[in-house]
Amino acid sequence: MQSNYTISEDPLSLDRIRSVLVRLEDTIIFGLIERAQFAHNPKIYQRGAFKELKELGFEGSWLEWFLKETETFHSKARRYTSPDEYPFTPASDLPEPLLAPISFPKILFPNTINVNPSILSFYNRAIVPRICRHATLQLAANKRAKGITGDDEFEDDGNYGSAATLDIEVLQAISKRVHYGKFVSESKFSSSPSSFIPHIRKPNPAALDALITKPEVEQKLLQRLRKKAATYARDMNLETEETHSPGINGVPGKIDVEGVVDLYESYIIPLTKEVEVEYLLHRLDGLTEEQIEELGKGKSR
Ligand SMILES: O=C(O)C(=O)C[C@]1(C(=O)O)C=C[C@@H](O)C=C1
Repeated sequence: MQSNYTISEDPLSLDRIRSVLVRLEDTIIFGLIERAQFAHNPKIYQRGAFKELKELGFEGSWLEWFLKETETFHSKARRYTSPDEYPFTPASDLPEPLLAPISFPKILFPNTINVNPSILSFYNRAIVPRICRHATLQLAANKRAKGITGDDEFEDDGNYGSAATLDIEVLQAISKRVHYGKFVSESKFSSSPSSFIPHIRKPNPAALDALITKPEVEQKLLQRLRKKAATYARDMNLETEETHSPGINGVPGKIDVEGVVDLYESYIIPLTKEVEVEYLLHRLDGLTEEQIEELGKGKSR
């Protein structure tokens, strides 16, 4: 939960919401750099790959088990009562919070959107293999540069606990980022309800998508992201004041910069938009004709 979220004077200010999205870019890039320090370890994403889990009666993957155990604890500490926190484990498998819920200001319209299954799927399928492959290539190039020959494959280093712990950090950051789309959507809706209402009443997802899409914001984001990822991928050398590492045998830096850009372009932004549209499609659920008419008369805030 953002500490500034409840105290902010205008929690629906689009600038404020976007500043959270910008900060989460750093969290995601650093998380990926940390994850890439370990091998891909494909076994941890495969259901049934660990007989030890089966013996416990758990049918999912190692990562799903890690998620369930971690989220069980976090759920007791009421993490998922916060409107910007969503578990990957089905809510029915998680315990109730130990403490009474905090009463958060009602900023979002009540909804049940949780796209974490999609996040988990693209992360396992496309993101981890790509960023770890980059790290493996770098390691191999490093070895060759030192004249060490031999096995270049470095798929499984046995660090299943470390890899899953870091996966969870990245997944939670991506999840928060994507579900922040609800705040973006509420902000856009409340600044001009009448533009949205007709496309919600006669559901037109394509029209809603066109209303929330801001190509110039996306372009700037991708440029900024490429710059940040390229900067964080470098090693700073204080002695020579060199601020870049040229890379080894054409494999530069600590992170696959284009992989990070592709993560946003192909997955994070499209899924955030899906959340925004889905949120809007349900934005009038349960409201009376009078309430909708009132909303449509102007700005609701
Ligand atoms: O900043 C916004 O207005 C958003 O809706 C967020 C976001 C994004 O995911 O970064 C998504 C859609 C817009 O086209 C621009 C950016």
